[in-house]
Amino acid sequence: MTGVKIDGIEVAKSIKVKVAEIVNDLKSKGISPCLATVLVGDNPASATYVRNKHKACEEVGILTKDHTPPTDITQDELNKLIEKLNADETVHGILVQLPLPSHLNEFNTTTQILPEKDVDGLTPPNVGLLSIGKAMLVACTPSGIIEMCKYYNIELEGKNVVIINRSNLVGKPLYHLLLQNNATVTTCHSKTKDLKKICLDSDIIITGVGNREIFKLTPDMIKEGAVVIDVATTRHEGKLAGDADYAEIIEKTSYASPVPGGVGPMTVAMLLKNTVTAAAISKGIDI
Ligand SMILES: Nc1nc2c(c(=O)[nH]1)N[C@@H](CN(C=O)c1ccc(C(=O)N[C@@H](CCC(=O)O)C(=O)O)cc1)CN2
Repeated sequence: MTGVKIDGIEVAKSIKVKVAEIVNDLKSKGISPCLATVLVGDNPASATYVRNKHKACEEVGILTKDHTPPTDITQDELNKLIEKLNADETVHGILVQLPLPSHLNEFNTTTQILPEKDVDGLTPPNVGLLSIGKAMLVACTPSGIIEMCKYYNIELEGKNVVIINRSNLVGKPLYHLLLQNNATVTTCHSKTKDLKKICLDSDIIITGVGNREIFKLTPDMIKEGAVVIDVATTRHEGKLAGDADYAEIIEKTSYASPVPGGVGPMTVAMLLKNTVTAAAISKGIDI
């Protein structure tokens, strides 16, 4: 069996078409959706990702405000910047690019964001709403994964799904989304025993370790015909890579997503969707 490529660029395009239509509708009602981004530090990957986000906003007509404060910004100064963006009625979504430099606290920072402008779905109110299936703003990567499964008609109901990640941005929100889609979900991490057996027992493997020094998803860990979604973004042999070598595993799978060209573009596309959702909520408009 040779699997079908889950083309994140193709799925992202389909989301962008819908978002552009919503932007035009909101503009006809006098609302110009606007995303404010905050990039602190000199992480080259973060700079690339924020650049991709701004480019995607431009493609669909979302306005952007780009804040790149000095790396040595204090926590208090950063919190004050977020307070200013919270109060700015022209700003509908606020995104603080992660990770932050080590002198800044990610929880203290992200919890400053107004929940209704929290386009990452990281604030406790939005995390709580997600856990009870009522969230309007959900973390971008997990919701992008669900969108990819829908696009390719990959059945989730009743399937054994393993998530190899437990971060606040990916693994934890993804658990809830999969549960709400009636999957049977196992979350694995660095302390998990017999990871290989859990993977071999899974119909869908969603892997997001991101460090080839400690983990690689190999064909011997994949049940024939399983689905593999590679969330990791790391570098291997000088190139952007995931947890698996796509060419090496595609033979074992029914569907597999590559890195690059898989989940990454979906993270960006779902940010656009969250931004127009936040803009609509700000004016009490259903979309
Ligand atoms: N505040 C946030 N910070 C971070 C998030 C997030 O959702 N919110 N997620 C991760 C990764 N990330 C978003 O910023 C991200 C990862 C990858 C891509 C992407 O477009 N990848 C492309 C290749 C990119 C390139 O090298 O040109 C691909 O995989 O095809 C976008 C966003 C980190 N922090």
